[in-house]
Order: sequence, then C-alpha cells, then structure tokens
Amino acid sequence: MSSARLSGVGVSSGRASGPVVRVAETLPEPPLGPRPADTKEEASRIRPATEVVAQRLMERAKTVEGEARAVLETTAAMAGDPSLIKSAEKLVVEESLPAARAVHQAAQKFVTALQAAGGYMAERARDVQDVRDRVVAELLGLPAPGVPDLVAPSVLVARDLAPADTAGLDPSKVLALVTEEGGPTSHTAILARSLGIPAVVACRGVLALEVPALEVDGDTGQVRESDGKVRAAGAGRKASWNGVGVLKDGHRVKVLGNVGSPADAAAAAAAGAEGVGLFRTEFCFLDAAEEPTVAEQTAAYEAVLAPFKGKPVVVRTLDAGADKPLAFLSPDPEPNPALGVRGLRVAFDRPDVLDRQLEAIAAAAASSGAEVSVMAPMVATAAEASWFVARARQAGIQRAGVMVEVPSAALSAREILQVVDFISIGTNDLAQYVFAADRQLGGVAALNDPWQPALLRLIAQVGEAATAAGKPIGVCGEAAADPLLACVLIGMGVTSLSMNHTALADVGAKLATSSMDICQLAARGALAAGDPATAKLAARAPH
Ligand SMILES: C=C(OP(=O)(O)O)C(=O)O
Ligand SMILES: [Mg+2]
Repeated sequence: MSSARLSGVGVSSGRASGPVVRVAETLPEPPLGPRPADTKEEASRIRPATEVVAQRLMERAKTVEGEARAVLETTAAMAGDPSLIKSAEKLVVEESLPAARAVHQAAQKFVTALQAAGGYMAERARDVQDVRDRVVAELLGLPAPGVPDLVAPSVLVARDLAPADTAGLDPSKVLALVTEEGGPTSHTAILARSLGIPAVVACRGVLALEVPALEVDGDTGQVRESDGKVRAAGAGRKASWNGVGVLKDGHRVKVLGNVGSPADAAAAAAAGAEGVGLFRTEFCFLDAAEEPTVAEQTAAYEAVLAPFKGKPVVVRTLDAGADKPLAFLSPDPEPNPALGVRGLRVAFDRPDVLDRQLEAIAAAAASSGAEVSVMAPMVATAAEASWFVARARQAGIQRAGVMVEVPSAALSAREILQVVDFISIGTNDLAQYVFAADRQLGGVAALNDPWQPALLRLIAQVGEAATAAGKPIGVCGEAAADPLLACVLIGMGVTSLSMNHTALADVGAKLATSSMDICQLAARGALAAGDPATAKLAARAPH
C-alpha cells in the first residue's frame, strides 16, 4: 500500500506524528430560507440542540481545572439560557424563519446589547457568538467551528488559522500544525515558531486527505500518512552560542529577540538574546474587545520587559489591521486590508489611542529598567515618520524609529533617516509589497522568499542610506532568522538582527564563523544573482 504524501512549505522546525484533528471551517451566516412547513415543529428543534451543546461543554469542563473550567461552565450555562431559546423560538413561529437562522438572529440581539454596554459585558459578546455558532452548527448537522479542545496530543489540520487561534494553541497538545493555505511569513507561521510547534503551510490537498494520522516535517515541508503512534522529535539540535553577537573579526552585531508575550520574552532571554528588536504589542491584545486602559497596557508591557532590565528593547506601537485585526480598532470593511488602514495609519485617525499607548510604554520603561525605544509599523513617508517621532518625544520617549516595510519607505530611507534615531526592516511585509504577493497566500509563497534578489537589492539600498547617515539599522522580519541570510544582511550594512527565540543560537553561532569581509562578499554575490537559489549558492561560496 502506498501511503499518501504531500508537500508544503516548512515554517516551524521539528518533526512529529500522531492522530489528525481537523479544525472545522467558519460557519457562513445561516440562510433565511427555506421557510419551514411546520413552524411549531421547527421551533421545537431549538431546545434539544442547545441541550446537546450545553452538555458537550459541561463534559469538556470536567476535563480541565481552574479558570478554563469556569469559562466552559459559564459558556454551557449561556447555551441553555431560556431567554435566548425563547426569543429564537418566537422568531421561528412569528417570522417563519428556519431554526438555525432564528438562533443566529436572536443571539445577535444579545451580542449587540452586550457590545453597547461596553467593558466586561462587551467581552462576553464573544462567548455568546461562540455559543451561537455551536448551536447553529448542531442544527445544521455540521461540526462545531473553531479549534477543537484537544483531549490527546494531535496533529492539527486547518485551511488556515487566525493569529488569535494560533496564539491560543497548547504546545503540549498540538504535535504539529498543517494548513492548506497560509504563507511562510504569515503571522500564523510566526506564532507557530514562537510556540515551538512544527508547522507546514501551503500544503495543497491536506484538507482532502482522508487519513487518520499524519507525520509532519516542519523543516522539509513533507507531510505523509503515518500509523497512529504519537512521536515528537522537536526541532533539531541548536548550535552553541555564548549570547554575544560578534563576527570572528571582532565586529559587533546585536542579536535580539522578536517577542509578543511574557513567555516569548522569557524564552528569548533564556536563549541569550541581547535585547529585543521587535516587541509586537498587538499580540498582547488579539482577544481584547475594548481598548485596554493605560494601566492595563502598562502591566502587559512590564511583564514582557521584565527579563530585559538594562538591555535594549524596541517596542513597536500597535500594528492593527490586515490579518491582525484588533476589535477595538477595526476599520470599516476594506476590499484590500493589507493595503488599507493598518499600522501607523490607524493612529492618524485615532491619535488618542497612540498617545495612550505611548504613555503606557513610557511608564513600563521607567518601572522595568529596560532601555526602551519605540518604533512605528507601516510607515510610508518621511512626513509620517516625523509625525510619529514628535509624538513619541512628547510622551517622554527619547529614542524613536520606524519600520521600513513599505517600498516607498525603503526608497525614501535617506529622508526618513534624517528624522528618526534608527530604522528596522520588516522583510515580511517588504517582500509582500515589493512582489505584490499576499504573505498569507500559499499560492504565492515562492515570491515571499527573502532570498529573492529584488528584495535583497532594495534592502541593500536601505543599508547604504543607513551607513551614510551613521544610524543603526536592524532587520526584524523572518529573513534575520536564516543564519546564512543574516551574514548577507550584515554585509549590506545592517547593524542588528532580531528573530524568534528558536533562531538565536543558530544565527549567533553562524555570525561567529564569519568576518565582515566574508559577509560583504556574500552580499555582493547574492545581489548579483538572478534567482533565490543562485543567491543562496553565491552567499555560501565565501564561507
Ligand atoms: C517584522 C515584520 O512585522 P510583522 O511580521 O509583524 O508584520 C515584518 O513585516 O517583517
Ligand atoms: Mg510588518
């Protein structure tokens, strides 16, 4: 018997195999028709469906402890809420709606009321939506949507996962993650890496694969049918590195961590990060229904800064929008969210939100003792950079920079460098915008390869501008996590590299074997190449 094999893009190291659990697709809004022939009979389906959902939630509650148990018990009680059931039944009888549609509409009224009440009540709106979707799925005979609670270690298979879903995965239960879609620099891939979960994205055909168990190789991108045995090899052995970023000729390079949570920060510090080159603050609030208060933000930032007393930390202001929507900063629906009001653009409409965030960052900087600077995402012009720097200084934060991740910013690096203290290149978005290739789409993953010479040429131009200005230039996109590419970037004038904690030792160790001459030769070779594979070969040659 030949076993099924597929291949995708490996985005998070490690090998694992085990039983497959599928993430059900998001439910579409239930249709208004067909009108039921017997409305009383249709209405009578609602209560049993809510009872099934409540019972399943109670059973799951018994398997966990503490806060998770309380949340599940409360959600179960919501499913059985008599007022929700009654108003749905009424909609069926009085408006001849199908049961699923009636539940959807009845729940929506509660959701709207809770959202209008704000605060704690608004946070409950999400729970009502969750119950609504479960009951609707039950009535339609479909699997419950969302990431299921795993009872045993499993390989998770999904079309794609939202960053908020990925952030909530339990690495002790999720052996590996395989998605049909998704790109190598998507935030789902980035989060899987930070959780240490082996992952393969853009794995065409995995949803159609009807096998009970899979073996996943997060390095090669290979996915194949396996026996049901649970095996987890984890990422390969890390190189040894002493936590000091230095080339063999003594040239210093800062090797920093990318973080988005206290757990990431602890892992980065433990892996030897000399500081933080990118703190993605939006990752702290992916689940928040309302804007966190200044006190709440200060506490969240302090928890991440804690391991870096006396060390440099670059805190990026909220990069909301595109695939990282924040409920409290949602723009009106946009046809192309990646090209829309995201990152710093949100702050132009809501400068009050930016000012409160800067106030919280300044407070957390003072209490933690970390050497904090701030950085704005999605900056397109020198005028925008200058606007941001002025606001940061007003908030008492002296060191301010911007991300260079929009091609116009790369092309205006000279002007931008005149108004900021430093820049940091976001190669994930820069590649997406240079190649007009959505970073979340598996179909264009090859264009989002950081070894693409066109991307490298633009980075080199920014490197030259920073060298001429004598200002620090970092790279905090995924390109910095590739040891060989890290050398190429250094050869282009980059002065710091920031990456996921899992990449720190390998990059640090590789730099220690390279000199500035070698890095410059590697950069020159890669820049002259015509395609990513040739660029890689050319970079390897002088090593
Ligand atoms: C570091 C980057 O920011 P993010 O991945 O959060 O968009 C980038 O775009 O390269
Ligand atoms: Mg970005």
